[in-house]
Amino acid sequence: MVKVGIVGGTGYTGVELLRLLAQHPDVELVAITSRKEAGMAVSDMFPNLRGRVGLKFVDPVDAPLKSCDVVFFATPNGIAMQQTRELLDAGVRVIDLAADFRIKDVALWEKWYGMPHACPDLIAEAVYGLPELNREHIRKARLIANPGCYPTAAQLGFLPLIEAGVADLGHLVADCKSGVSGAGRKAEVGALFSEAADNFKAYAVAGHRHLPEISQGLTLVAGKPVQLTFVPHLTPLIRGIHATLYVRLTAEVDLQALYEKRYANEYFVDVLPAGAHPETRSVRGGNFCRIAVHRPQGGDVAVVLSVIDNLTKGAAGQAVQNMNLLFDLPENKGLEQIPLLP
Ligand SMILES: NC(=O)C1=CN([C@@H]2O[C@H](COP(=O)(O)OP(=O)(O)OC[C@H]3O[C@@H](n4cnc5c(N)ncnc54)[C@H](OP(=O)(O)O)[C@@H]3O)[C@@H](O)[C@H]2O)C=CC1
Ligand SMILES: CC(=O)N[C@@H](CCC(=O)OP(=O)(O)O)C(=O)O
Repeated sequence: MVKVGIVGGTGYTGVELLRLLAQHPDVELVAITSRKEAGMAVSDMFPNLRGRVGLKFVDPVDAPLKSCDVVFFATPNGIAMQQTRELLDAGVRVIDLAADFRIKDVALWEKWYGMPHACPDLIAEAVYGLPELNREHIRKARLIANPGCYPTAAQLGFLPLIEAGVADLGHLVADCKSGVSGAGRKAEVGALFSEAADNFKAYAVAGHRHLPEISQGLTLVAGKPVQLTFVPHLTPLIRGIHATLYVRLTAEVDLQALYEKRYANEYFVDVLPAGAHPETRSVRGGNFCRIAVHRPQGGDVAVVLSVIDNLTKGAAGQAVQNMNLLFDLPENKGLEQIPLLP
């Protein structure tokens, strides 16, 4: 059994990790932390876990994290980097759902995240946990930087065209929409029902911290810099990301065949039939990315539609997928839930 600890068990990605790990046949949950709720039974806070998780929340200071095989950080940015070295030194593997280890350029990370990095040397060691791109490196890693939600949807959508060398790298556009759970469980005016319901808006058009993350991933694949315009939007959904990606083609290509071939052996990426329009509800609660490719009026612009559940493939599900790779388990173990529809 893989002994698992979770730091930050009361947030939305924390409870999603619990839902998935409680059903995982090879996992033993050892410690789940919360500073505010220490002492409370996990199933008192999350009744969906009654009968499945018998632990109480413990304060991170008291949690037996060093006796775990792997610790997930489902905490705000800047927390995992303070504790990772100690855990790695104790032989514990670390999967950070936040962004502490995602950006290789330390100065760039510090600029976007507005704080000094506590352990820049570990950024170099960390492996970016997008299995469809990086599987073999993930298997050998001690420290995984789990990708952001928008970056997962966007990169999986862009990858085939960039790998094939048929994208105009100077004009990539990612027009993305997220459900409100993407903002986390903390109290925030913008996430109130009366603010977010029956409303739709763009935000962070001038620059969002996922821009450097997506650009870094695509630049690595392309072997040269890319110019990306990324605009996130808040939609009145609870879960879900819908990324609409625009790519000017530089060569003739059969889009459908390209995407079907690229993802033929990827359990979690589903290329829909030609002409389809993926829906966020078709991935709700499942660790899947569903993609459809279009070429409106046969022109030279490819439109790629990519949907994920921000809490599952966009966070906790992908983190469990990475855990499976770290411990030589089948990649889809514990992750075969059929998405909830309607
Ligand atoms: N929501 C989403 O769709 C996605 C989120 N992420 C990332 O995952 C991380 C968690 O997100 P989410 O679950 O939404 O966040 P939440 O705000 O919902 O939860 C944060 C959790 O972290 C704990 N926490 C906060 N501060 C500390 C601290 N200093 N030390 C230890 N624990 C702390 C909180 O519990 P307590 O305060 O009681 O200790 C809580 O359990 C974030 O970095 C987020 O950016 C990534 C992809 C998608
Ligand atoms: C709707 C919403 O607010 N989404 C969040 C992004 C999700 C997230 O948690 O960001 P990381 O993946 O970097 O951890 C935002 O735009 O800040």
